[in-house]
Order: sequence, then structure tokens, then C-alpha cells
Amino acid sequence: MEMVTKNNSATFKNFINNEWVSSQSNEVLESISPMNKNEVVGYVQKSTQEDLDKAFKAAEDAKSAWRKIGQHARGQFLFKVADIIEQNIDDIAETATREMGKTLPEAKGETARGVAILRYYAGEGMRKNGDVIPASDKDALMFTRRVPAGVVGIITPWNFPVAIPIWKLAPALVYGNTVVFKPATEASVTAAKIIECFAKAGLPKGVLNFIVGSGSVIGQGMIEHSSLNAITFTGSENIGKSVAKWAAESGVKYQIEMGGKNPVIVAKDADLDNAVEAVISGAFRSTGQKCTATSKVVVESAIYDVFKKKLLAETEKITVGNGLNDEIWMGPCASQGQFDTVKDYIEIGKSEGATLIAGGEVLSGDEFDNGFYLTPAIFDNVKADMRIAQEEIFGPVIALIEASDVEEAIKIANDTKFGLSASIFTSNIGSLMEFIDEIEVGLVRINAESAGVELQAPFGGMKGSGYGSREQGEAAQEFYTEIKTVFIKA
Ligand SMILES: NC(=O)C1=CN([C@@H]2O[C@H](COP(=O)(O)OP(=O)(O)OC[C@H]3O[C@@H](n4cnc5c(N)ncnc54)[C@H](OP(=O)(O)O)[C@@H]3O)[C@@H](O)[C@H]2O)C=CC1
Ligand SMILES: O=C(O)CCC(=O)C(=O)O
Repeated sequence: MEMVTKNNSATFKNFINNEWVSSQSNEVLESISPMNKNEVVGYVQKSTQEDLDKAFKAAEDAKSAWRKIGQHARGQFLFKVADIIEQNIDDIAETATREMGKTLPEAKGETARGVAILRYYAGEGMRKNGDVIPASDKDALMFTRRVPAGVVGIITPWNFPVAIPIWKLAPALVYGNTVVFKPATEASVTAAKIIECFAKAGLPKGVLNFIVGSGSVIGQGMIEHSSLNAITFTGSENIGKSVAKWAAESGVKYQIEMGGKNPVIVAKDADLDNAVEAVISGAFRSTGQKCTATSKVVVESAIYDVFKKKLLAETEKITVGNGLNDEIWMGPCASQGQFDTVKDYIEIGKSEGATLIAGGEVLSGDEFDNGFYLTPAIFDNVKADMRIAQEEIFGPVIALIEASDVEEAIKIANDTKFGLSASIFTSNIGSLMEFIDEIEVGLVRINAESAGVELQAPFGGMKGSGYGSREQGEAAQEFYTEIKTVFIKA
């Protein structure tokens, strides 16, 4: 399905009704590497409304047969997809690194996680899809049956180019939905490689349709499409809110996962070495481009200086560069847009009166000049109401804030419109119990970093971090199915 064109880069087609097809526009978009903006990772289709209509028609036509094939048989397809992705793990991971910049070990870990997610949902094929509930009439049988939502639209971001598409596709398919999937343009070559694995597993025609194109045409066109029954979105706050608004107006089910401003509290009784390691990993892995990334660190006054010293010492050891090289720990920002945003926030932090005590420098010289590289940044003297302590930066930037005690630290941690993930480092059971009670987030982490999710557990946030039911684990069933309550009188 791929052809080699200019610059020896391949062109990837859309996958509609089980055929690899070019867009009606006859135009392609290029996906470039953030490690070197002159390197084209691949060309993808610049799709049109007409292409989108074909994708929806295919999904609509396939709906009934896919539902009737049964949950068990659908699960078996996912086992096959998992095996095929596992066989192609090196190629997929390397593509992800070249396309969005995270290091190769991270990309491999993410692809392996994709395989595990597929196997989890393949197993769902053999688990219950309803409950028997006692009826008030002793001669009646009452039960629920979960049925597919219908045609599901999937819109994904670029920051987890493998795991996020899979944690939406796998439950959508096993619970009997057909799909129209639009990946982030900046991660569309990686997405195409994943779809190739689904295609090789021999899914029936029209069950999974893959279409690449701009957010404003294909994303927006998807939300407005009359055949859409449910939409799941992960991405920015602005677009997420607009997707939710459109969906609510047209009576379409929606699940929206947006950003975070994830705090880590370090209490005076914490194991400081563990806390430092977790803060570095949570804040700087994937160049800080995770919705669960650590971005403000609230430290009790009694240990503020010693923690800061240890954090600075470890941050200095971080190697930045091309994530395909073994010795590199942190890659570039994923795009020019992300790079510019992070640079802007570094300036905003300084102008607000915070002190930049590490990093935040753009790297230059041969291997860096054409990439989006900067060093991991730490701000000291941050006040809780500064923009760098309130807004999602989505880059390798830590705001350090001092608190007099755990109670004040929790107040500062909660002082944000977001509510995705939060951690506390403490050995005091009273502090950790208070944290569990008081913290306003969907993912509560004790003595563990703010990022990193378990595929078998519910994932999602409170407050401005998302709308709709949770993703992953068995919670995903809530979004991808409707419930029929059946009452049978003998
Ligand atoms: N929660 C998370 O995991 C993520 C959060 N973010 C946050 O968002 C910021 C900006 O990132 P960005 O990539 O621009 O995020 P976007 O929200 O723009 O992109 C996410 C997805 O939505 C699509 N999209 C764009 N416009 C529309 C539209 N009008 N209707 C429907 N879909 C649309 C995009 O397509 P296309 O790629 O073609 O534009 C992409 O597939 C980041 O700095 C970060 O703060 C970003 C990524 C992930
Ligand atoms: O922390 C993780 O592993 C997942 C993060 C995530 O879902 C995201 O950044 O979109």
C-alpha cells in the first residue's frame, strides 16, 4: 500500500472499505521529523469531505454484520492484530521516534503497551456483556445486554502515536462498533503502520476506516457527519471543548480527554531520592509531552533547598538529542508549534518574576540546527497564580513552588482548572490519606510519578481535563456500548 516518492519517503494511503486509496484531492501532506525538519518521514493523504463520506458509508454498511458476528469472534481478530504488531514492533517504534521525537526505548515501550492493550480487549471477547437483575415479578427474567454504540469516530493526538489510537480502536472494535479513525497529521505515518497491522489481520470490509487530513476539514467533518453515533477525542482543550459542544448539539455520545497541570507534592518525610527520580521521569520523559506529565512540584519548606539541589544535580545529567541514539535520554519537542510554545512559556515565566535555575536553552550546532531541541527547564520562586503554574505547557518545564505544610501543598496542587493526575511523596500515612481525600484528580498516585497509566484501570480526569466516561480497562465499555434492559415474562 505504500509507494516510494520524493526524498525516498513513502506515501501512505487512506484505508477505506478494506482498500488502500488515495484522496480525491490528489494531494499529499508531508510528515516531517522534529529531529531534522528537512527529513520527510512520509507523505500522507490530504483528504476531502468526499473521502470522509466514503469512509462513513463503509462504516455504516459494515455495522450490522460486525455486530452480528459476536463479541468472541471480534476478540479473536484483536489477538491476531496484537501478534502482527508485535512482529513489527521495531519498525513501528522507529517510525514513531522519527516522526514525533520520543526516544526509541520509550517508543518501543509504548508499542509493547499497544500489544498488551489489544490482548486485554481481545480477552473482553470472552467476558460478560450484561447482567441478570432480579425482576419484581418472580416469573419474569430481566437482564441487560450491552450493544455497540454504532459508528464511532476516533480523533487522536500525536504524543502517544501508538498507544492512544490502540486504546480507542481496540475497545471500539471488540464491543462491536465500526470505526472512522483520523490520527493527528503529525503522527499519521505511525498511525498508517498500525492500520496496516489491522488490515493484515483480515478485518471484514468497512469495519475500520482510516483517513488522514487536517483537523479543520476531516476532524470537523467527522463531528458533523450524520452517520456518526459516538466520538472519542484526545487533544487540546480548545478543540476538545468544541468537539463536546458539537456532539452535545447533535445528540452524539462523546468522550473527551484533554490536558492536565499535574502536581507532585514532596512532603518533608518523603524519600527524596525516589521523589527526584519520579519528578524527572514524570516531567521530562517524552520531552514533557504527556497529558499526565509532572509540571508543578510543590515542596514543603523544611526540605525545599535540599530537594532543589538534588533535582538540579540529576537534571544536569540529562542528555538531549536524536532519540534513535542509545545515549540520548530526551528527544526534541514534537513540532515547530510545540517548540515555539515552550520557548514562549520560558519567557513568560521569566517575565512573571520566576527564576530560571536550569535549562530552557535552545540547542544549536550541527546535529541540533534543524531540530526542535531545548534543554529541560526548572523555574524556582514560582507563585501558584503565575501562568507557568496554571497553564498546560506540554514541554520539559518544571515550576517549583514552596509550601509550609502538606495542607497548603494540597491547596496549591488543586489550584488549577485541570484535574487529571497528581502525586504525593510521603511516608506519613495521615498525609497520604488526606491527599487521597482532598486531591481533585482522576489519577491519584502515592510515591509514584504522575505519568504512566495501567491499561486495565480506568483512565481520565476531573474538572477541565475531560468529559464523558473513562477510557481503558473495563470502564471503556461505558462509552463504546449502549445498554438494552430486557424484561421477559414467561
Ligand atoms: N491530552 C493530550 O494528550 C494532548 C494535549 N495536547 C495539548 O494541545 C496542545 C496543542 O496540540 P495540537 O496537536 O494542536 O492539539 P489538537 O487538539 O489541535 O489536535 C488533536 C487532534 O484533533 C485534531 N483536530 C484539530 N482541529 C480539529 C477540529 N477543528 N475538529 C476536530 N479535530 C480537530 C487534530 O488534527 P490535526 O493533527 O490534523 O490538526 C488532531 O488529530 C498541546 O500543546 C497540548 O497542550 C496535545 C496533544 C495531546
Ligand atoms: O501517562 C501515560 O502513559 C498516558 C498519558 C496520556 O494519555 C497522554 O499524554 O495523552
